[in-house]
Order: sequence, then structure tokens, then C-alpha cells
Amino acid sequence: MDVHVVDHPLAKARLSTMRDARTDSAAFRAALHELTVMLVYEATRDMPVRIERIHTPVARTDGYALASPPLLVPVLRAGLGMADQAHKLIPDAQMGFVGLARDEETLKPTPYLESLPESLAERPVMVLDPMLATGGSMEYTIRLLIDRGATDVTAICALAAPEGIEHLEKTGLPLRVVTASIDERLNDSGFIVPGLGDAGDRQYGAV
Ligand SMILES: O=P(O)(O)OC[C@H]1O[C@H](OP(=O)(O)OP(=O)(O)O)[C@H](O)[C@@H]1O
Ligand SMILES: O=c1cc[nH]c(=O)[nH]1
Ligand SMILES: [Mg+2]
Repeated sequence: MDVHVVDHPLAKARLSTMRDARTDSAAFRAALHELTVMLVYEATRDMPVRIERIHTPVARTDGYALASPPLLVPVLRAGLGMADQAHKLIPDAQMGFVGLARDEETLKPTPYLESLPESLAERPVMVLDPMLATGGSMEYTIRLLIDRGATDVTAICALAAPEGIEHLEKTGLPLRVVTASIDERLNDSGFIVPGLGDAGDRQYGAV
């Protein structure tokens, strides 16, 4: 599995704002928006482009666009905070939605929403979820996509736990992960350490 850590001072700065317990919801959402732009920018770096001739006011030249804009799939709730920014960068993208809530005791994802195109054959997919902890929610989401024929899946996460990366690696699922940090570990409650707390609660309030 290819894991790409976006090790950039500006990404680190946004992530630090998100980590800081003094950051309020509005500032947390703003930092996640900006970090998402950086992560999606890096994740799309090697995507194939379509070239067509265009006219500038001065001359003819090559114009570029993504050959196959990805399907964006935010994982609710926390991934919603990445959806608009990713969509602004890739306006031609379609969007699907998956809703999962992790059980606090078992740490297993409980699905409550699935809105995806029937076939994803030949379509790149970008899953948006700020947190990759045990990896259970990401594995569940990836399996939904693969069941629909997806073969080119990238998970975009603000941060990840080593345990979650290892778990996904062991599944053998075809997947690429782009993240701003691989943190130290998970604690006994399944939270990432040092992490940033509950990414859904920090954006939208506790449920
Ligand atoms: O890797 P895992 O151990 O599965 O944990 C990661 C999941 O936990 C968070 O969602 P949560 O279940 O808290 O739902 P929320 O976004 O509604 O807060 C996060 O956004 C991931 O989806
Ligand atoms: O640290 C964590 C782990 C899972 N989900 C979160 O929102 N935060
Ligand atoms: Mg949550």
C-alpha cells in the first residue's frame, strides 16, 4: 500500500491549529478546509491529464484538465468538512456519500448512509475522512467502493494512526493513503495520540 505523508510546513501549521485544544469549531473547520486543499493538491499530482489546444489572447497552446475527475466520497460526519474544498479544486468531480458512526465500546463502524453510483469501474475515487484510527471505518468504505468495481482508490486523511495503516495494509485492499501525519499510537479508547480529539465533535459539536 502506498502511503504518502505530506510533510510541508503549511500543512503542519494547519494540523497544529486543529490539534490545539483551544481552537474553537469555526477555526477548526477553517484549518481543515485549508489542509484539505493541500492534501488534495498532492493527491492529484500524478493524475493523468487531458490536453486540448486552446487560444490565449496571444497564441495557440496546450490546455490541461484532469482526464478522469475522481468521485469524491466524504465519510460523514467528519469528512463533510473536507467535501466543499475538494470539490472547489476539482469542480468536475461527482460526489458520493457514506455515513458511519464508530461504536464507542467495540470501535466498529455502524453504517447509516450509503449514496454511491452503482458502477465505479474505471473511475478513480477519493475518500475524504480526516481521521484514520483503527482503520475499521476506512476498510468498510473501501469495501463498498470495491464491490462497485473501483480499482483506483485514494484515502485522504488529515492524520492517521500507525495501527490503522497496518490494519489496512493487512487487508491487502488496493489503496493509496495521503495524510499530513502518522501519529504515535492509539490510546485505550481508540483515539489517536497526540491526535486532535473527535474530528466530528470538534467541527459540529458533540452528539
Ligand atoms: O479508523 P476508525 O477507528 O474507524 O475511526 C475513524 C472514524 O472515526 C471518526 O468518525 P466517527 O465514528 O467519530 O463519526 P463522526 O464523524 O460522526 O464523528 C472519523 O471521522 C472516522 O470515520
Ligand atoms: O482520534 C480519533 C479517532 C477516531 N475518530 C476521531 O474523530 N478521532
Ligand atoms: Mg466522531
